Amino acid sequence: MEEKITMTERWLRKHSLLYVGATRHPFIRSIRDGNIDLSSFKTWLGQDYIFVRAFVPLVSSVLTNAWKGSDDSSNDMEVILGGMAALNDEIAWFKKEASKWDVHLSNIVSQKANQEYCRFLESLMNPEVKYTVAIVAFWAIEAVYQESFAHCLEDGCKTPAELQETCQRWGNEGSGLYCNSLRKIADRQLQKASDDVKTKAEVAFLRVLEHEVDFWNMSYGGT
Ligand SMILES: Cc1ncc(CO)c(N)n1
Repeated sequence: MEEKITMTERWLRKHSLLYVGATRHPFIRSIRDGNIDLSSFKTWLGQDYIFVRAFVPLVSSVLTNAWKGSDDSSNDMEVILGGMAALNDEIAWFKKEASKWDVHLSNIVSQKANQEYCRFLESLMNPEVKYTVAIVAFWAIEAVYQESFAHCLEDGCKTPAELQETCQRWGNEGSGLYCNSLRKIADRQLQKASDDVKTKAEVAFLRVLEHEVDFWNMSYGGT
């Protein structure tokens, strides 16, 4: 008998090499192994602050679409609103963390990989992009961070004490549950999607993974 698997599960298996590349990147491994170059961490911190600010309008647009959507998306709104609230917190956390590391957020210039990722986020806000495609991308964006940082919290990791809080922020259990909720929404939407929308969603999933790898590469390169 053929095994029944969800669409996201199918994609995670099909694109596992790229997924592992995004979630077990050398930048993440260096946090986990305790040999991270702190200038890389500071670069990441400043660039991710810019990214998160650009992420808010996308989440807002997905939220609007959930509200406009069909009856089975009424719970989606609450999940997405929860994500939005977390982003509000996150922006405050970035400011606090930046001052701790003596990173001046107002002087930071967005680097190429970041600009390209933000441009991709903006493209997902285009009115012709289906809710299904946007929610798949949204799930993937959150899932990569969740899995990456959870990896730095596993037993036996040598994650430096001063980076524990960062890893907790994305890698904690609640964050894992939130990602699962997003994934369920994505799979429910994909189940009723046309082949064309499914293909577009798979492409968006792949784009997210590629942008995530580029984003880690940019940070890993330092300054
Ligand atoms: C680059 C990047 N991807 C995903 C997240 C998840 O919030 C983030 N903060 N930054």
